[in-house]
Amino acid sequence: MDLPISNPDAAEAAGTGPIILALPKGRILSELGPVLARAGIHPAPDYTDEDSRRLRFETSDPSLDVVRVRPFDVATFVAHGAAQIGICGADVLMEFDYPEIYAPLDLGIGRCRISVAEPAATAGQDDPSRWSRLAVASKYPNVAQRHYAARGVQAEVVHLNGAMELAPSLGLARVIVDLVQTGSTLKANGLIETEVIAHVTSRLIVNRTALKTMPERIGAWIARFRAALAP
Ligand SMILES: Nc1ncnc2c1ncn2[C@@H]1O[C@H](COP(=O)(O)OP(=O)(O)OP(=O)(O)O)[C@@H](O)[C@H]1O
Ligand SMILES: O=P(O)(O)OC[C@H]1O[C@H](OP(=O)(O)OP(=O)(O)O)[C@H](O)[C@@H]1O
Repeated sequence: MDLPISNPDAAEAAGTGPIILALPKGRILSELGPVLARAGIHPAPDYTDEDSRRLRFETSDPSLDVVRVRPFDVATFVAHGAAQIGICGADVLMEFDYPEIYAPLDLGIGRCRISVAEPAATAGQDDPSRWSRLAVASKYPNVAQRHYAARGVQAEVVHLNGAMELAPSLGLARVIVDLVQTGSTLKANGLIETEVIAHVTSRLIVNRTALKTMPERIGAWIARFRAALAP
């Protein structure tokens, strides 16, 4: 179900209560610790404990709470104003393209790329511009579709949430669009990277309505993150 973007109840609650910072569980969270510390954000220690069933954590600052959600959901919480600020990969922003999200800062962590890969054994044997349709496995259906539409190819995207690398060998798709960092997952599965669609890093994101209604509070958090990145 699509909820209206920028829920006014959430925006109003945030006007008086703590600002909510949405953090992505998983690999970005583990790189984020030093950035948060430099920004003066000290959440309750169990916020990195993925075995903890808690999802919301107080910080040493009573005006800021942290929530820990799935990486794709960070953008959803912030777009709807349930969290006023958040941190997520540029890959997630490319996929959803929420107009309510403003991404003022590149945090320079979570560095990887979103790429096309195909079986090493057959790569380069076909001219992609001659394909009219192409089966693509991806966690990023919109990114994949846009990428191929710009080349005049209609992508039929098989939406997977992980293990994309299995798709070509099992006949689910001809190519995959997925994240690549070291390339070891592709290599271990007989694939090679054939095109880089975009370079990815993690971004600080902000709900635009929250920034308009609480410019000083939200602006102060953006400034603290900016200072945390200064050399
Ligand atoms: N191999 C990688 N190297 C560097 N950054 C990565 C890599 N894979 C993912 N990322 C970044 O980390 C973010 C979260 O990825 P992660 O793999 O932790 O989540 P996930 O397992 O895909 O999420 P979920 O639990 O919802 O399935 C991605 O959106 C991307 O920005
Ligand atoms: O180039 P590499 O360094 O091998 O990294 C790439 C892998 O990292 C991500 O998966 P992740 O480890 O997050 O697992 P997932 O399948 O659960 O998303 C991505 O989906 C690739 O599979």
